[in-house]
Amino acid sequence: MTVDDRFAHLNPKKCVVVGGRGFLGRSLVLRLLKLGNWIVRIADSAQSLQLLNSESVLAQALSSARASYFHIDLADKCNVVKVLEGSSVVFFMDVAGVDVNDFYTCYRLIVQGAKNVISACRECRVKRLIYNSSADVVFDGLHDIRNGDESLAYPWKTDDMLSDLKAQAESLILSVNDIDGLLTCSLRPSNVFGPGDTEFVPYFLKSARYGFTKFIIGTGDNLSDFTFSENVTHAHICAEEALNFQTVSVAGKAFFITNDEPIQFWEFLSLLLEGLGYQRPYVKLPAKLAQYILSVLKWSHEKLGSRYFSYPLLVHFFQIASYTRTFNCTEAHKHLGYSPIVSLEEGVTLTIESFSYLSKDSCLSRSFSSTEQSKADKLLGGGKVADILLWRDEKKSFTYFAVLVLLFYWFFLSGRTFISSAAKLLLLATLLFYGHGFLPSKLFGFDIQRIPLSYFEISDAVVKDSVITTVCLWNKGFQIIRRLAHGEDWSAFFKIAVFLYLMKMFLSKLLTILIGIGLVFAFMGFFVYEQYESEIDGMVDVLFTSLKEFMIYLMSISPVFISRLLRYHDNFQQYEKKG
Ligand SMILES: NC(=O)c1ccc[n+]([C@@H]2O[C@H](COP(=O)([O-])OP(=O)(O)OC[C@H]3O[C@@H](n4cnc5c(N)ncnc54)[C@H](O)[C@@H]3O)[C@@H](O)[C@H]2O)c1
Repeated sequence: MTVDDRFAHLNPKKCVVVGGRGFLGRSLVLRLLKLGNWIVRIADSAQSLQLLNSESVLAQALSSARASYFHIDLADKCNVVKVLEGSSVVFFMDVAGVDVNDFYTCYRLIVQGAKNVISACRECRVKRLIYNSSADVVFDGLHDIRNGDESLAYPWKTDDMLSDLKAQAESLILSVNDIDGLLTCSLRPSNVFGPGDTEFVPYFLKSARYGFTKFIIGTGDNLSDFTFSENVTHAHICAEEALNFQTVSVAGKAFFITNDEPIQFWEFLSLLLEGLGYQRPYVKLPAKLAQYILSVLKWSHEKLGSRYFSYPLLVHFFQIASYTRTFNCTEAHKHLGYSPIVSLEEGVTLTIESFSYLSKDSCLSRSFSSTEQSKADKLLGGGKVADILLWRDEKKSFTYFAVLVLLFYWFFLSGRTFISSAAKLLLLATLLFYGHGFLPSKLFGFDIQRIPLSYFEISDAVVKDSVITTVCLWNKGFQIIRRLAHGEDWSAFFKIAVFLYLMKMFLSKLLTILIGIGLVFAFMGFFVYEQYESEIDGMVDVLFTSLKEFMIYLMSISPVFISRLLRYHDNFQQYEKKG
């Protein structure tokens, strides 16, 4: 690898950003390049660099060799050494988004990865290593943290495997401070958010689309500290300078980084959700109930190894959403010279802007664009019936609804027989038409429209088609009846007999209720489904997935269950014989 010395006269510092294409890595690279006195090596796992349209600063830096890209695998030390050679500073952003169900991979990347970075730094005589840790490393998932400072110890026990591994990586990095001329420190940002976020915002937006963010877990009073991504990257640059000039108070230490504006977790989430067009959470779910639901999910995760949701991630977000977690960053102010450069309000606005393509409105307009039909529309065939049942024209839909309700009353609720209802309806219609014929063309200032005779005419083609269809149906029916009468098809006979019997029961008892429910459902159900399509789909998805997994579980245990039952039965018989 050749060392580029074109900028030597500017005396720039050479650094490597490990994980430089991640959410925080990108933000740090951009900030370093904007500062102008850095030559930046971006190291990440992707084979090649895919630039986004918005990354013009990086594109320019790449073309002028102020930035370069290196494909690495943290698990391979030789690989890491090659990238670090010739750099004096390493910003180790670390990996995220690993499969939390796979302990071996997580350990290999987080702990072994940290060991590899440390060895490579020592081998390459790197001067400063800044590790991007997390405030989660001191959280045990059971107790609130109020204004926690750096004196907090790592929890003795935690269920959060990723935080546990990160704590191990952090302590390894801090423990090698001042060995082989390497100075180290660690930053612990709390709940990072911002444009390009791959964790927090996407997770809650996905939940919002499924309608799960309507619920507040517990009272909703718990406070949290959030950190805008640019503040985290600013803190990294402050830490590098402080390590250089105020070594004693910074080296070998960890610092909490926040926006220094604690806020109720649910208020923060509401701001984001409302900004993106979703409803703010409003249904309070007792924390105990949420915990019971989690226990069921845990059971299903352990027994069924669910691939449809990530239980550890769910627990992580449940915990950060239901406990108070605020951190004191006085140490970072004092020793790193850090203070937030973007306020919480500004950060929320920038985040909302960057995620506007995932807002409720844009999702809806995407799914209901002129080329794409809603699912309800597709189900109803997309024609006139769909227009009426989906209330596209409210007046028309209401008229149809009112007429159908009236007919329902007339035929089913009035207490008359079907024939007498039909006869009375015909009589009423005849009288109405007859009376309509006598009306003048203007009455009390209103125009009376004549109904043209053509309105009552049926075309020859329609009559022919109907007759042909009727004849076909009649013939088909007759053939079936003949076959049944001759006893040629017993299975058909049986099916028809059962069908007729069920129909008889159904007609005598349930028909009226079912037609009434059907009528209301037709005019309400499809309309509601169209409005809350993603939420309803999400709920149905979850229900079906749980049911499916439960069935698979039942099937997997049934042979064991049956063999046990048989054994008990045998034992019981032997006992009876003996006794
Ligand atoms: N996002 C947050 O809310 C938050 C909060 C506090 C701390 N952190 C920590 O900050 C770190 C970075 O977070 P992020 O949100 O930027 O993560 P991210 O997933 O956006 O980025 C991680 C980067 O690491 C790269 N990577 C994955 N495997 C690799 C490998 N084997 N070798 C080299 N690179 C590899 C990925 O390609 C990705 O670009 C994580 O350790 C995370 O725990 C994140």
